[in-house]
Amino acid sequence: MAPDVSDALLSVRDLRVAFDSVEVVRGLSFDVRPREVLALVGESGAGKSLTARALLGMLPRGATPNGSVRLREETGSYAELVGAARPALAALRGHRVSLVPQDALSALSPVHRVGDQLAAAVRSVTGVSRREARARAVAALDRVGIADAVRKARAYPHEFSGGMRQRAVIAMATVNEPDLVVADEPTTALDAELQEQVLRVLGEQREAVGAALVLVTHDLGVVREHADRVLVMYAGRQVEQGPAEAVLGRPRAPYTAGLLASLPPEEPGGSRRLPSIPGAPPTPDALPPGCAFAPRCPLADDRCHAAEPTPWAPAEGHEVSCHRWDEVPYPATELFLEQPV
Ligand SMILES: Nc1ncnc2c1ncn2[C@@H]1O[C@H](COP(=O)(O)OP(=O)(O)OP(=O)(O)O)[C@@H](O)[C@H]1O
Repeated sequence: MAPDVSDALLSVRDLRVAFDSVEVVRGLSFDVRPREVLALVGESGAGKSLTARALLGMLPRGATPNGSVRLREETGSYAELVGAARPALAALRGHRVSLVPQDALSALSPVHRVGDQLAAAVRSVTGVSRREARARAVAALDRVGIADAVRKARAYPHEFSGGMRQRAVIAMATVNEPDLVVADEPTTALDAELQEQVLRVLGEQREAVGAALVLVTHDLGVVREHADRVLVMYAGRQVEQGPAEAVLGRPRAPYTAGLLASLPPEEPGGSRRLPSIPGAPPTPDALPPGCAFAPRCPLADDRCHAAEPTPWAPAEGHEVSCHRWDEVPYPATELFLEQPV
């Protein structure tokens, strides 16, 4: 039972992505409302990137999507992206939906000046003059905090520092004022200080252009600081979804609790040993029977090893897919802190 579609900018229903016949995203349903920040969270291999790419119609070769990803048009009707023709998807990208990728270098051409790349992005979706496109490019660089933007627009990407390149990529993703920005681990390659800076700039730009944001991350600390809602994924499925405050404040799924238990304590000076969830996620072609998390779950019983749980709503807008959600203690992190080291 996903949230009501009526006010959604993006509505995803039973999204599946498969390579050959192996499903790696297994039936996700969620909505993104205008201006909302939704975080997709989970360990490596959970299917976050492929889900994000499906929202942009940018799945890699060999990936087959199924289900429904609908984007609201200005008229109020919805355009279906799954199965849409390539030119239709290409027309949406950069204009209504845009990507901030993991690796800023790969997003910028090394042989063109940064300002020219931004201006080309503007002219690809609007009929404005070169001069106007250029002015918008400089304004976008200025907006992301690149000092002396007129001069910097004439530089090549390799003349930028890592942090500046990431800002330029955010400028590129927001220059046409899209309705939805998808950021796929936009800070993985950066040190802690730059990570925070980039997330702040991304948040400011999102506000400035009025876009919603789907933020892919494996870090619940980032979710706590930057997201309105969160969808926790494991082995291609939804584990838990809801308002970030509710999910992080009172996680109902043991897996969410495990991710949370690995975060450093919030109180400065708070000391406790850092636990980790024992074991590793399964590979998509060798999923265990029942709940995919059961082999690593301290609460798992026979039922969990036999049948996949269906989503249950402990509160409005909060869903959990766990047979034993109402036995998860408070604070839920105790489940993992009690694990022997
Ligand atoms: N091009 C591909 N061909 C085959 N399998 C793929 C391909 N891309 C991804 N996969 C598989 O799909 C699953 C989900 O991958 P995805 O990249 O979406 O995970 P993720 O949660 O984003 O992980 P990470 O944080 O490591 O990027 C993984 O098991 C991965 O090995």
